[in-house]
Amino acid sequence: MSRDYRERALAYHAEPRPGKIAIEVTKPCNSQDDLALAYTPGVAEPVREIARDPHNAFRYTAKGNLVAVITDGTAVLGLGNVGPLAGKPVMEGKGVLFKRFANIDVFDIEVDAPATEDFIDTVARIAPTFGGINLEDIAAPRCFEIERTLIERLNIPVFHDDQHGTAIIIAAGLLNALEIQGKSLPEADIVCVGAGAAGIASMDLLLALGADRKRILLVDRQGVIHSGREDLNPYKQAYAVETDRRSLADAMQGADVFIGVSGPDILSPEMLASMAARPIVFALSNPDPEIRPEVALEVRDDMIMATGRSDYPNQVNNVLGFPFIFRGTLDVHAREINQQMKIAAVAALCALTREPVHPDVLKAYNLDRLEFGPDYIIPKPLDPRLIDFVPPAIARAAVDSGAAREPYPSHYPEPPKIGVT
Ligand SMILES: NC(=O)C1=CN([C@@H]2O[C@H](COP(=O)(O)OP(=O)(O)OC[C@H]3O[C@@H](n4cnc5c(N)ncnc54)[C@H](OP(=O)(O)O)[C@@H]3O)[C@@H](O)[C@H]2O)C=CC1
Ligand SMILES: CC(=O)C(=O)O
Ligand SMILES: [Mg+2]
Repeated sequence: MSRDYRERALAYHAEPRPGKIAIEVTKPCNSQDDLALAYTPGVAEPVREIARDPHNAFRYTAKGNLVAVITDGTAVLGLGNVGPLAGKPVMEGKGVLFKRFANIDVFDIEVDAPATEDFIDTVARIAPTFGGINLEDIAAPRCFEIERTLIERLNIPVFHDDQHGTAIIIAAGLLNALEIQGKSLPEADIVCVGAGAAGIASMDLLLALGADRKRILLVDRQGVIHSGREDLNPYKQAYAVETDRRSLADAMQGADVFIGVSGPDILSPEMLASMAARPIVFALSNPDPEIRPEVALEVRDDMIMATGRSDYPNQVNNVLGFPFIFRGTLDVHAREINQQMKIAAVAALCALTREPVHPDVLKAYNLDRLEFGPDYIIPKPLDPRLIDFVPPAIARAAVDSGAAREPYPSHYPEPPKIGVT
């Protein structure tokens, strides 16, 4: 990052007041009568109603539109275990995106709890405040146990964004990119570097969508995950294959797809050159991708490339998911975000990409034209139609799968009849 850019980023966060988000008051609070309603004695009435029936919290408090973005700071972007406090700018950033794109309020919560049980207990104890829990930047493998336990313990949706948000956007972008390259998911040879939260969940979702387990090579810091390794946790073990390939360079020979959810500058130009014709390269590590697009483009002119960043074409980033997924989930009081809802989000994103690009998007990205193709495999986060595509798809899938506690919202449009290609 250039010095100038670094200074701009720091000034953006520091001025005119520190941070990126604040709390607003939603009711009049100017007169003696207002105060009597907002506070004592008036506030006692909703207290009594909620004590009588907890569901009334959705009627009389902000719970139903309030999501906790919670981290332990162990895997903040690709910066690693920087600790909960240093993770706060990212968590505030997620809060900004929830609010800006889906009008969902967020408390960001940075928890200092090195022991997994302490972290789980902390989240479980504060859960009554919220309509949903978005876990963020928690390293594997503990993220898997944390999410599973909290889903079991809580009656509100718990969603680890780095797992499922990332998986949904990768799947949508990949299905579109494969179609453009004239390839198919079941026949694609896929190399995924990063066998953590994002890597494991993304491969799980691709398998559910038709990828062939035998054609997936998962790679971690020790190299290819193969059946001869004895250092694998159960999540990695599920992807251990019989192969004599050992290094990332071995794995990349002839691959159709590279998915990087690991760290910076891991993919060399030589490895990229060894991929099959018309490859797909998702270098998604943030802020620094596994290979920089300008380096990659010098090696291949037949590839489709995506990063996780806003400053290159094809931003494959979970920002396209979490605001809209939670919007649909909260609006039907879904108790979980299940597989049907995730696949519905994939289909909605695929469908929106094929619509003509919205003029607001062209303006925001300073473009004259853009269309479905190698430089446009996934909607832009600033597309105003995301809110009309993804939440209805989520809400419909929640109702149809039995996860919803409320009916499909009457103010929602019917979701377009779409399937995953
Ligand atoms: N674009 C997007 O929307 C998203 C991008 N990401 C990015 O994905 C990356 C991983 O995030 P997450 O899954 O949450 O983190 P985790 O800590 O859960 O997992 C990181 C994984 O990356 C592997 N890894 C790290 N460095 C290397 C390396 N040099 N060579 C091979 N493997 C390596 C680790 O290997 P090992 O198991 O051996 O330690 C581990 O399997 C981050 O850079 C993050 O920014 C994540 C979510 C969303
Ligand atoms: C985008 C995101 O969540 C990450 O890089 O961790
Ligand atoms: Mg993250």
